[in-house]
This record gives sequence, structure tokens and C-alpha cells, in this order.
Amino acid sequence: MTSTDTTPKEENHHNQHSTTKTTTSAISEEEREEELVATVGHGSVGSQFDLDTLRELYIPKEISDREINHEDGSVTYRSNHSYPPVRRLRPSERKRILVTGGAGFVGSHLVDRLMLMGHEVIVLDNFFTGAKRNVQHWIGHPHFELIRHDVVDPFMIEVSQIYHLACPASPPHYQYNPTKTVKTSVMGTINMLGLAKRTKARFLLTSTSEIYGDPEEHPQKETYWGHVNPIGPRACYDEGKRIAETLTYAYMRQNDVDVRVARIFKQLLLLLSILLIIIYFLRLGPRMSPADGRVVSNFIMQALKGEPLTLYGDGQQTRSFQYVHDLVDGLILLMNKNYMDPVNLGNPEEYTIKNFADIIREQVANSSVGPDNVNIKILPAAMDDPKKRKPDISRALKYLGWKPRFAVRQGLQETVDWFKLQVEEGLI
Ligand SMILES: O=C(O)[C@H]1O[C@H](OP(=O)(O)OP(=O)(O)OC[C@H]2O[C@@H](n3ccc(=O)[nH]c3=O)[C@H](O)[C@@H]2O)[C@H](O)[C@@H](O)[C@@H]1O
Repeated sequence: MTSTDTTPKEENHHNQHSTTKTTTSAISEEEREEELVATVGHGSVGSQFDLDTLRELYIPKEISDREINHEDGSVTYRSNHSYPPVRRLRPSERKRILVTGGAGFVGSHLVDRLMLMGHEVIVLDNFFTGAKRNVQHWIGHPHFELIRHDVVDPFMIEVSQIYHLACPASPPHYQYNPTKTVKTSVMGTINMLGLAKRTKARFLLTSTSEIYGDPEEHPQKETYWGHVNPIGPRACYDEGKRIAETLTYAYMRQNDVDVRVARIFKQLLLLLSILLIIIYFLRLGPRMSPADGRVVSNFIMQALKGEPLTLYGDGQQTRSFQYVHDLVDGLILLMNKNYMDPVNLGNPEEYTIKNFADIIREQVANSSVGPDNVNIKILPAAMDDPKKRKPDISRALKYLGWKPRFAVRQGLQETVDWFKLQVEEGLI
């Protein structure tokens, strides 16, 4: 279980020059001895599985659907003749579930779980930051549909649950076309809430820790109203998600829509958003995009390539990282429990970005593919960069019975393993 100490895990060494060396002092013995998590999910909502079952979907023991020819640089894709086994649910138990942004990093892990649970899943994605590869193992399955669609345009379907994830979430992606980001949050959320209203579907909005802005309260509770610069470069996303929350509760009050709101802190793990990555309060995990631009994917890709890690500012800003499987557990619990106020989903284990860089350097150095040592390059701090972020998760614990199970190190190790696989296959 991850610790919930109140102080950031500062590095012990004092070298603050533009290049520093990894030392083992950043990692405590306690962290080294943390037990590895082997199962995910919660029996109360039927989402429990062995981690190995999920891993097989993103770090398969044997790659059977494609063959790389390293001599001529070609790749041969083969069609799958069988699909991962899914639970058999009675028709009365099986739900039709819409996941917008279901080909993205978080969305595709959510789709994996809902499919394994035996539900019917319809994914809407415009593939701006998502990728077909993230869900390719389900294409053709009788319970699965993948639709290229931008949520800015209306969409009609009969479903009983809507997980609304669609929106670019990394600063380079959401700042690339800020007006489109605002439209996605506003029009996309109106369209999906309208659908929920017409079909009486339960609607879950994935909001973000970013609605707290550069917080003056620490850690952040759901009752905190935030500290956002409404005209800064991050406003298109922060204010977009704030209005998405406003719309969600307006539809609840005015139209009786049954709503849920998750405020997600970074995730880690794997996604094939081709190659995208994520974080814990920041999400971490397989299938993060290598081009995601956020700290997890940047640092891992840089370390694997032997390039210096780009540290913005003095590295003393903090973030909290959750593994994507913990996040998916929380989303499914929230959807299926009877709690309508916003809920933070994040890992309260807080790291300075400098300390996080050191952990990644060590994990890549131990991974046998990366170089033994990489340097750190200090760049100017990003504008409006929040100085601290750490979720107060007492509400999630009290109303959902949820808290993160994965230590950051295990999530990061899986993420590094996934990136290695992509590098070995020549995909990034
Ligand atoms: O993943 C998340 O939960 C959040 O990540 C981002 O917010 P932010 O925390 O600023 O994401 P990063 O770009 O990953 O930055 C984290 C910290 O690392 C630093 N950083 C980032 C990238 C890099 O190469 N070097 C570096 O030092 C940034 O300056 C910042 O202090 C997004 O804006 C949110 O949508 C999202 O919810």
C-alpha cells in the first residue's frame, strides 16, 4: 500500500547544477520492500481481475498479432483468431456502455476492464490523441464497437452508462488548439449530457485536478474552489473542465440526469495511444503516448534514448502519481455507487519533480535497455505551472471504499517495461 505522508519525498543529495547524477539515496528501503500488487478491482462491482490478465493485453508474453522484420524494416499484422476471454453475464446484467475517448490512455484501460467484466462497450474517439492500436485487441468482438466521431458533434445511441473522457489532457496537446479544447469540453459535454438526458443513462464526467489551478489549499479537498488564471495558457483546459462540471450539475438539477464527477490526478501506465504515457494525480501507465509531452512520458523516453531529462524550473514543484489500474478501479466504483458529488481520484504520495526524475533514471538504468546514467537539463519553468498538487482522498475512501493500491514504483516499472517493448518493436 502506498504511504500517505504529508511531506514531499525530497531527494537527499545537494547537487543543483544543471546536470546531476542518480543516487540511490532518493529511494528508501521501505519503498524497495513494498509488496507488488497482483490483483486489481473490487468484488462489489465485479471489476476484479489478476494483473497478469490485464498485462497480457499490453505487455503480452508472446506477440502473436504482428511480426517485425528487422532486416527490411517491415511489419506484418496478422488478424486475431480469438479474443481475450470475457465474463459471461446474463442479458439482464450486461450493460451497454459508451466510453468517449475510449481509444486514449485512460479510456482504453477502462474499456479493457469493462469488456473483461462482460459488458457491451461502444467507443467514440476522433483519434486526435487516442489510437486505434490501444483497443485493437477488441475490434471485431461481438460486444465491442469502435466509432470515429468527434464529440463536438451530436451523437445518438441507446446506452445505460456514459463514461465521458474525450478531451486532450496533456498541456502540449490541449494548448495546440485552445479554442478546439474549449469546444470539446463545452460542446462535447453538452452533447453527452443531452444523450444521457434522452436515454436516461447514468453520466460520468472525468474532470481533473487542474480545476484547482495553482492551489492555495494543500492537499486539495473537493470542497476547495480552486485558483485558476482564466486567461492563461492552461485556461482552455482548466476552465473548460470547470464549465463541464457546471454543465453536469446543471443537467442534474434541471433535467434529473444521474451524474458522477471524478477529478483525476495524474496517472501512470501503458497505452498505445501510440505510444502515449500517463501519470498518478498524474496518471502513469502503459499506452501513454511517447509524444504526450507530460512529465512521465517525456522523462521515460528521454532516459531510454540516453538524452538528458528536461526539468522545468527548479524541480521542487510536486505532483502525485497514480497507476492507471487504480484509476480505472475508482471510475468503475464511482459509476456504480450512489454518490453524486465530485470525487478526487489520485494517489496522495507526493513527489518533487526532481525526485521523480531520479527514480526514472534509476529504473531505466536497471532496465537493461536504457543507458546506465542520464543527466538532467534544467529549462525555464512553464507559465502558470502549479507548484503543488496532492489529492485529499478521504471522500473516495468514505463513499467508494477506494484508495490506490499500487506504489508509484510498481506503476512506473510497468510503464517503463511497456515503453521498452515499444522501443524494441521499433514503434517509437
Ligand atoms: O496528468 C495529469 O493529471 C495532469 O497533467 C497535466 O498537468 P501537469 O501536472 O502540469 O502535467 P505535466 O506536463 O506532466 O507536468 C508535471 C510537472 O513536471 C514538469 N515537467 C514536465 C515535462 C518535462 O519534460 N519536464 C518537467 O519538469 C512540469 O513543469 C510540471 O511541473 C495536465 O494539464 C492535466 O490535464 C492532467 O490532468
